Amino acid sequence: MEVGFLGLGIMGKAMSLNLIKSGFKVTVWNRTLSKCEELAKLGASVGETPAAVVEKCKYTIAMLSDPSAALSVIFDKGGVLEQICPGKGYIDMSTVDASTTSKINEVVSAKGGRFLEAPVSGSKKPAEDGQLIILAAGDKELYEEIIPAFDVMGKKSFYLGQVGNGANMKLVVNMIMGSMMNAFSEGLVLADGSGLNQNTLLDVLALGGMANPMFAQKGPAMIQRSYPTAFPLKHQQKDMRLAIALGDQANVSMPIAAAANEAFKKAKGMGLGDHDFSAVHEVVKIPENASGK
Ligand SMILES: NC(=O)C1=CN([C@@H]2O[C@H](COP(=O)(O)OP(=O)(O)OC[C@H]3O[C@@H](n4cnc5c(N)ncnc54)[C@H](OP(=O)(O)O)[C@@H]3O)[C@@H](O)[C@H]2O)C=CC1
Ligand SMILES: O=CCCC(=O)O
Repeated sequence: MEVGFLGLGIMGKAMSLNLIKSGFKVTVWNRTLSKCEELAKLGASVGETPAAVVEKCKYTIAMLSDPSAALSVIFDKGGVLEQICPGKGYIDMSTVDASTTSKINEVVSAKGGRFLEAPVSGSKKPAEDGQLIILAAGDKELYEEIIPAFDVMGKKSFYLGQVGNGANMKLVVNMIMGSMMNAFSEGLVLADGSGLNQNTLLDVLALGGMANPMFAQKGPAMIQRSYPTAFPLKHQQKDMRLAIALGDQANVSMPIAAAANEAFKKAKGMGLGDHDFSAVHEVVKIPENASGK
Protein backbone atom coordinates (compact mmCIF):
# COMPACT_ATOMS: atom_id res chain seq x y z
CA MET A 1 0.00 0.00 0.00
CA GLU A 2 1.31 3.48 -0.88
CA VAL A 3 0.81 6.01 1.91
CA GLY A 4 1.74 9.69 2.21
CA PHE A 5 2.78 11.12 5.58
CA LEU A 6 2.73 14.83 6.47
CA GLY A 7 4.51 15.90 9.67
CA LEU A 8 7.63 14.24 11.04
CA GLY A 9 7.67 15.50 14.63
CA ILE A 10 8.04 13.26 17.67
CA MET A 11 4.99 11.21 16.72
CA GLY A 12 4.98 11.40 12.91
CA LYS A 13 8.58 10.26 12.61
CA ALA A 14 7.97 7.14 14.72
CA MET A 15 4.66 6.34 13.04
CA SER A 16 5.95 6.72 9.48
CA LEU A 17 9.05 4.70 10.33
CA ASN A 18 6.88 1.81 11.49
CA LEU A 19 4.96 1.95 8.22
CA ILE A 20 8.23 1.77 6.26
CA LYS A 21 9.50 -1.13 8.38
CA SER A 22 6.24 -2.99 7.75
CA GLY A 23 6.62 -2.76 3.99
CA PHE A 24 4.40 0.23 3.16
CA LYS A 25 5.65 2.51 0.38
CA VAL A 26 5.77 5.83 2.21
CA THR A 27 6.18 9.34 0.80
CA VAL A 28 6.92 11.91 3.49
CA TRP A 29 6.73 15.69 3.76
CA ASN A 30 7.65 17.97 6.63
CA ARG A 31 7.49 21.78 6.83
CA THR A 32 11.19 21.75 7.76
CA LEU A 33 12.13 19.60 4.78
CA SER A 34 15.54 18.60 6.19
CA LYS A 35 13.72 16.36 8.70
CA CYS A 36 12.75 14.11 5.76
CA GLU A 37 16.37 13.09 5.16
CA GLU A 38 16.53 10.49 7.92
CA LEU A 39 13.35 8.83 6.68
CA ALA A 40 14.60 8.97 3.08
CA LYS A 41 17.72 7.05 4.14
CA LEU A 42 15.42 4.40 5.59
CA GLY A 43 13.43 3.99 2.37
CA ALA A 44 10.88 6.82 2.20
CA SER A 45 10.30 8.96 -0.87
CA VAL A 46 10.11 12.69 -0.24
CA GLY A 47 7.39 15.03 -1.53
CA GLU A 48 8.25 18.71 -1.99
CA THR A 49 4.79 19.85 -0.87
CA PRO A 50 1.68 18.33 0.72
CA ALA A 51 0.04 18.55 -2.73
CA ALA A 52 2.88 16.53 -4.27
CA VAL A 53 2.38 13.81 -1.64
CA VAL A 54 -1.38 13.66 -2.24
CA GLU A 55 -0.85 13.54 -6.00
CA LYS A 56 1.39 10.49 -5.58
CA CYS A 57 -0.52 8.56 -2.91
CA LYS A 58 -4.04 7.17 -2.68
CA TYR A 59 -3.97 7.70 1.11
CA THR A 60 -2.31 10.59 2.96
CA ILE A 61 -1.91 10.72 6.74
CA ALA A 62 -1.16 13.93 8.67
CA MET A 63 0.33 14.26 12.17
CA LEU A 64 0.71 17.97 12.88
CA SER A 65 1.00 20.16 15.95
CA ASP A 66 -2.32 22.01 16.22
CA PRO A 67 -5.41 23.36 14.40
CA SER A 68 -3.48 26.09 12.65
CA ALA A 69 -0.92 23.60 11.27
CA ALA A 70 -3.66 21.15 10.27
CA LEU A 71 -5.48 23.87 8.31
CA SER A 72 -2.37 25.35 6.78
CA VAL A 73 -1.32 22.09 5.06
CA ILE A 74 -4.80 21.95 3.55
CA PHE A 75 -5.29 25.53 2.39
CA ASP A 76 -1.83 27.00 1.80
CA LYS A 77 -0.14 27.15 -1.60
CA GLY A 78 1.05 23.63 -2.40
CA GLY A 79 -1.51 22.28 0.07
CA VAL A 80 -3.61 19.13 0.09
CA LEU A 81 -6.62 20.80 -1.56
CA GLU A 82 -4.71 21.30 -4.79
CA GLN A 83 -4.59 17.54 -5.44
CA ILE A 84 -7.29 15.86 -3.37
CA CYS A 85 -9.90 14.31 -5.68
CA PRO A 86 -12.21 11.32 -6.03
CA GLY A 87 -10.43 8.06 -5.15
CA LYS A 88 -8.13 9.69 -2.61
CA GLY A 89 -8.35 9.57 1.19
CA TYR A 90 -7.03 12.03 3.76
CA ILE A 91 -6.52 10.92 7.36
CA ASP A 92 -5.66 13.54 9.98
CA MET A 93 -4.23 12.00 13.16
CA SER A 94 -3.29 15.31 14.82
CA THR A 95 -4.98 16.35 18.07
CA VAL A 96 -7.28 19.19 17.05
CA ASP A 97 -10.84 20.28 17.77
CA ALA A 98 -13.99 19.15 15.98
CA SER A 99 -14.46 22.48 14.23
CA THR A 100 -11.06 22.03 12.57
CA THR A 101 -11.76 18.47 11.40
CA SER A 102 -15.26 19.46 10.25
CA LYS A 103 -13.77 22.23 8.13
CA ILE A 104 -11.23 19.82 6.62
CA ASN A 105 -13.96 17.23 5.99
CA GLU A 106 -16.07 19.83 4.24
CA VAL A 107 -13.40 21.00 1.81
CA VAL A 108 -11.95 17.54 1.14
CA SER A 109 -15.46 16.16 0.46
CA ALA A 110 -16.31 19.13 -1.78
CA LYS A 111 -13.39 18.06 -4.00
CA GLY A 112 -14.63 14.45 -4.07
CA GLY A 113 -12.04 13.15 -1.59
CA ARG A 114 -12.76 11.18 1.57
CA PHE A 115 -11.81 12.18 5.11
CA LEU A 116 -11.15 10.44 8.40
CA GLU A 117 -10.00 12.03 11.66
CA ALA A 118 -7.94 9.63 13.75
CA PRO A 119 -6.20 11.22 16.74
CA VAL A 120 -4.24 8.89 18.98
CA SER A 121 -3.80 8.17 22.63
CA GLY A 122 -0.30 7.07 23.63
CA SER A 123 2.96 8.94 23.44
CA LYS A 124 6.47 8.71 21.94
CA LYS A 125 7.26 5.15 23.14
CA PRO A 126 3.88 3.66 22.13
CA ALA A 127 4.32 5.40 18.76
CA GLU A 128 7.75 3.79 18.38
CA ASP A 129 6.37 0.42 19.46
CA GLY A 130 3.25 0.57 17.25
CA GLN A 131 1.08 0.53 20.37
CA LEU A 132 -1.09 3.62 19.91
CA ILE A 133 -4.84 3.75 20.54
CA ILE A 134 -6.55 5.17 17.46
CA LEU A 135 -9.78 7.18 17.82
CA ALA A 136 -11.18 7.34 14.28
CA ALA A 137 -14.32 9.00 12.96
CA GLY A 138 -15.58 9.97 9.52
CA ASP A 139 -15.72 8.01 6.27
CA LYS A 140 -16.34 4.37 7.27
CA GLU A 141 -15.07 2.86 4.02
CA LEU A 142 -11.85 4.84 4.30
CA TYR A 143 -11.54 3.61 7.88
CA GLU A 144 -11.80 0.00 6.72
CA GLU A 145 -9.32 0.54 3.89
CA ILE A 146 -6.70 2.17 6.13
CA ILE A 147 -6.94 -0.47 8.90
CA PRO A 148 -3.75 -2.22 7.71
CA ALA A 149 -1.82 1.02 8.41
CA PHE A 150 -3.60 1.54 11.74
CA ASP A 151 -2.71 -2.03 12.71
CA VAL A 152 0.96 -1.17 12.21
CA MET A 153 0.81 2.10 14.17
CA GLY A 154 -1.57 1.05 16.93
CA LYS A 155 -2.70 -1.73 19.22
CA LYS A 156 -6.41 -0.89 19.01
CA SER A 157 -8.55 1.23 16.70
CA PHE A 158 -11.98 2.58 17.59
CA TYR A 159 -14.46 3.73 14.95
CA LEU A 160 -16.55 6.42 16.65
CA GLY A 161 -18.99 7.52 13.93
CA GLN A 162 -19.30 11.00 12.52
CA VAL A 163 -16.47 13.52 12.12
CA GLY A 164 -15.92 15.32 15.43
CA ASN A 165 -16.41 12.29 17.67
CA GLY A 166 -12.75 11.25 17.38
CA ALA A 167 -11.49 14.77 18.07
CA ASN A 168 -13.84 15.16 21.03
CA MET A 169 -12.94 11.76 22.52
CA LYS A 170 -9.25 12.65 22.29
CA LEU A 171 -9.81 16.02 24.01
CA VAL A 172 -11.77 14.39 26.84
CA VAL A 173 -8.98 11.84 27.36
CA ASN A 174 -6.26 14.50 27.39
CA MET A 175 -8.29 16.78 29.66
CA ILE A 176 -8.38 13.96 32.21
CA MET A 177 -4.67 13.28 31.70
CA GLY A 178 -3.67 16.95 32.16
CA SER A 179 -5.76 17.24 35.33
CA MET A 180 -4.24 14.02 36.67
CA MET A 181 -0.74 15.28 36.00
CA ASN A 182 -1.43 18.41 38.05
CA ALA A 183 -2.89 16.42 40.96
CA PHE A 184 0.10 14.05 40.79
CA SER A 185 2.56 16.99 40.85
CA GLU A 186 0.79 18.49 43.84
CA GLY A 187 0.91 15.11 45.58
CA LEU A 188 4.66 14.80 45.01
CA VAL A 189 5.21 18.31 46.34
CA LEU A 190 2.91 17.73 49.30
CA ALA A 191 4.70 14.49 50.20
CA ASP A 192 8.05 16.28 50.07
CA GLY A 193 6.74 19.29 52.02
CA SER A 194 5.40 16.95 54.71
CA GLY A 195 8.73 15.23 55.17
CA LEU A 196 7.69 12.05 53.33
CA ASN A 197 9.83 10.09 50.89
CA GLN A 198 8.50 10.72 47.37
CA ASN A 199 9.72 7.36 46.09
CA THR A 200 7.71 5.67 48.82
CA LEU A 201 4.68 7.62 47.63
CA LEU A 202 5.27 6.16 44.14
CA ASP A 203 5.46 2.65 45.64
CA VAL A 204 2.21 3.18 47.54
CA LEU A 205 0.41 4.54 44.45
CA ALA A 206 1.70 1.68 42.28
CA LEU A 207 0.07 -0.92 44.53
CA GLY A 208 -3.41 0.60 44.72
CA GLY A 209 -6.37 1.51 42.56
CA MET A 210 -4.60 4.61 41.23
CA ALA A 211 -1.70 2.63 39.73
CA ASN A 212 -1.07 3.74 36.14
CA PRO A 213 1.81 3.81 33.62
CA MET A 214 1.96 7.61 33.62
CA PHE A 215 2.75 7.90 37.34
CA ALA A 216 5.09 4.88 37.19
CA GLN A 217 7.04 6.07 34.15
CA LYS A 218 7.22 9.82 34.77
CA GLY A 219 7.28 9.89 38.58
CA PRO A 220 10.94 8.93 39.17
CA ALA A 221 12.17 11.54 36.67
CA MET A 222 9.85 14.21 38.10
CA ILE A 223 11.32 13.63 41.55
CA GLN A 224 14.70 14.43 39.97
CA ARG A 225 13.16 17.50 38.28
CA SER A 226 13.91 15.93 34.91
CA TYR A 227 11.37 16.21 32.10
CA PRO A 228 12.65 14.51 28.91
CA THR A 229 10.15 15.34 26.20
CA ALA A 230 7.70 12.66 25.09
CA PHE A 231 4.61 14.87 24.94
CA PRO A 232 5.51 18.57 24.72
CA LEU A 233 3.88 20.71 27.42
CA LYS A 234 2.80 23.28 24.80
CA HIS A 235 0.67 20.59 23.12
CA GLN A 236 -0.89 19.52 26.43
CA GLN A 237 -1.85 23.15 27.10
CA LYS A 238 -3.36 23.34 23.59
CA ASP A 239 -5.43 20.24 24.40
CA MET A 240 -6.61 21.69 27.74
CA ARG A 241 -7.58 24.89 25.96
CA LEU A 242 -9.53 22.99 23.28
CA ALA A 243 -11.17 20.72 25.90
CA ILE A 244 -12.27 23.75 27.91
CA ALA A 245 -13.79 25.27 24.75
CA LEU A 246 -15.62 21.96 24.24
CA GLY A 247 -16.89 22.25 27.82
CA ASP A 248 -18.18 25.76 26.98
CA GLN A 249 -20.09 24.39 23.99
CA ALA A 250 -21.56 21.52 26.02
CA ASN A 251 -22.30 23.66 29.12
CA VAL A 252 -20.13 21.42 31.25
CA SER A 253 -18.47 23.06 34.23
CA MET A 254 -14.83 21.94 34.53
CA PRO A 255 -13.14 23.81 37.40
CA ILE A 256 -10.42 21.18 37.79
CA ALA A 257 -9.50 21.27 34.10
CA ALA A 258 -9.55 25.08 34.22
CA ALA A 259 -7.09 25.12 37.13
CA ALA A 260 -4.88 22.58 35.35
CA ASN A 261 -4.92 24.74 32.23
CA GLU A 262 -3.76 27.73 34.26
CA ALA A 263 -0.83 25.70 35.57
CA PHE A 264 0.15 24.62 32.04
CA LYS A 265 -0.12 28.25 30.86
CA LYS A 266 2.12 29.34 33.70
CA ALA A 267 4.62 26.60 32.85
CA LYS A 268 4.64 27.75 29.22
CA GLY A 269 5.31 31.28 30.43
CA MET A 270 8.27 29.91 32.40
CA GLY A 271 9.78 28.66 29.12
CA LEU A 272 8.83 25.00 29.68
CA GLY A 273 6.67 24.57 26.55
CA ASP A 274 9.10 22.25 24.76
CA HIS A 275 9.72 20.12 27.85
CA ASP A 276 7.55 17.12 28.63
CA PHE A 277 4.14 18.05 30.04
CA SER A 278 5.24 16.58 33.39
CA ALA A 279 7.30 19.80 33.75
CA VAL A 280 4.11 21.38 35.11
CA HIS A 281 5.54 19.95 38.34
CA GLU A 282 7.86 22.99 38.38
CA VAL A 283 4.83 25.28 38.79
CA VAL A 284 3.73 23.63 42.03
CA LYS A 285 7.17 22.72 43.36
CA ILE A 286 7.98 24.19 46.77
CA PRO A 287 11.12 26.35 46.47
CA GLU A 288 14.13 24.34 47.54
CA ASN A 289 14.88 26.52 50.57
CA ALA A 290 11.31 26.59 51.93
CA SER A 291 10.24 24.09 54.56
CA GLY A 292 6.53 24.43 53.70
CA LYS A 293 5.67 24.78 57.38
N1 LIG B 1 4.00 13.66 21.57
C1 LIG B 1 2.99 12.95 22.05
O1 LIG B 1 3.11 12.23 23.06
C2 LIG B 1 1.64 12.98 21.40
C3 LIG B 1 1.24 13.99 20.55
N2 LIG B 1 -0.01 13.97 20.00
C4 LIG B 1 -0.46 15.01 19.10
O2 LIG B 1 0.11 14.72 17.83
C5 LIG B 1 0.44 15.92 17.14
C6 LIG B 1 1.95 15.95 16.85
O3 LIG B 1 2.62 15.87 18.08
P1 LIG B 1 4.21 15.77 18.17
O4 LIG B 1 4.73 14.90 17.10
O5 LIG B 1 4.50 15.45 19.59
O6 LIG B 1 4.59 17.28 17.90
P2 LIG B 1 5.96 17.94 17.38
O7 LIG B 1 5.94 19.32 17.94
O8 LIG B 1 7.11 17.06 17.67
O9 LIG B 1 5.76 18.00 15.80
C7 LIG B 1 4.85 18.89 15.23
C8 LIG B 1 4.83 18.71 13.72
O10 LIG B 1 3.92 19.69 13.15
C9 LIG B 1 4.62 20.43 12.16
N3 LIG B 1 4.09 21.79 12.06
C10 LIG B 1 3.95 22.69 13.05
N4 LIG B 1 3.40 23.82 12.58
C11 LIG B 1 3.21 23.63 11.26
C12 LIG B 1 2.66 24.44 10.22
N5 LIG B 1 2.19 25.68 10.44
N6 LIG B 1 2.61 23.92 8.97
C13 LIG B 1 3.04 22.66 8.74
N7 LIG B 1 3.58 21.85 9.67
C14 LIG B 1 3.64 22.34 10.92
C15 LIG B 1 6.06 20.40 12.60
O11 LIG B 1 6.91 20.73 11.51
P3 LIG B 1 8.40 21.32 11.76
O12 LIG B 1 9.28 20.11 11.96
O13 LIG B 1 8.72 22.08 10.55
O14 LIG B 1 8.34 22.19 12.99
C16 LIG B 1 6.18 18.94 13.04
O15 LIG B 1 6.28 18.08 11.93
C17 LIG B 1 -0.04 17.05 18.04
O16 LIG B 1 -1.33 17.42 17.66
C18 LIG B 1 -0.03 16.43 19.44
O17 LIG B 1 -0.95 17.05 20.31
C19 LIG B 1 -0.89 12.94 20.23
C20 LIG B 1 -0.53 11.91 21.05
C21 LIG B 1 0.72 11.87 21.73
O1 LIG C 1 -1.72 13.48 23.36
C1 LIG C 1 -0.82 12.95 24.00
C2 LIG C 1 -1.07 11.76 24.76
C3 LIG C 1 0.11 11.31 25.56
C4 LIG C 1 -0.20 10.03 26.27
O2 LIG C 1 -1.26 9.42 26.03
O3 LIG C 1 0.66 9.63 27.08
